[in-house]
Amino acid sequence: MTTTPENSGADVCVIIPAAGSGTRLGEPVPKAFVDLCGRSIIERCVDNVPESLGASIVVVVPADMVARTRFLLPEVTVVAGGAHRADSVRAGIAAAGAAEVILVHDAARPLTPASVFTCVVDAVLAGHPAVVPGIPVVDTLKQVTPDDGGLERVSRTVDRDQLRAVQTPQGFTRDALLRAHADDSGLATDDAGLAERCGIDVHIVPGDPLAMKITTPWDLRIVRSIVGRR
Ligand SMILES: Nc1ccn([C@@H]2O[C@H](COP(=O)(O)OP(=O)(O)OP(=O)(O)O)[C@@H](O)[C@H]2O)c(=O)n1
Ligand SMILES: C[C@](O)(CO)[C@H](O)COP(=O)(O)O
Repeated sequence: MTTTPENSGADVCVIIPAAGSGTRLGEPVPKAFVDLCGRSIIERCVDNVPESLGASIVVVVPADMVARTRFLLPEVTVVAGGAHRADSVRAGIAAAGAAEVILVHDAARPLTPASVFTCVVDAVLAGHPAVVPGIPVVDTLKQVTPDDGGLERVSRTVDRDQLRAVQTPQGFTRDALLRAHADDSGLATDDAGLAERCGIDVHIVPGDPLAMKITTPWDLRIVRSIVGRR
């Protein structure tokens, strides 16, 4: 029998770092609290975690938003985050209890389909300590260096067939995530990057365009138009 999150009985926790300010989005409130057609981004993100996982949820928010988030989302654990995403994830890990599988998901990806969560958990339960969803890169990618005159000069074209744009949720055994975050020096833009640094194998499962991250005003327009049509 294939082990699935539905039948494994595994203890799963989803940590949702939502403590960023959303500088690139440029809204007057922190990004996770921006309205998405009548509900905040963080509420929609929590709504979207599939019930079939039977997961506990830890939401990490700016310190001055903890009380408000507890009011909005009484069913989840809410803790204060830190200066960098990795600091916020570490605050989430401290509140995650003894879950054997931990997913780290961005609040900024509120439309991630249930199938992506399931694929990630399945792959962790199948024995992979670190699993990330990824999608092929469609643009041609150039490596550049600064050049005189303010333009950048292309030094080479990168082989895109070997590249994946990675999304969240990123899934880990408890042990792998603790090891990845044991060293809090140096920055990484995702948790899998920290795992790679400690020599933990990271595997890819298929991501989904709907798991797109709201980073810029343009992304917010796209996501609002998708939610508005539902
Ligand atoms: N100190 C931080 C920084 C980021 N995040 C979270 O990590 C996710 C991915 O980060 P990103 O999309 O870059 O969000 P921001 O840091 O808010 O964006 P920006 O860099 O534009 O300020 C988001 O859900 C964000 O809230 C966090 O919990 N704590
Ligand atoms: C974790 C992440 O969403 C995976 O793609 C991404 O690395 C976050 O990067 P950001 O620069 O903090 O938006």
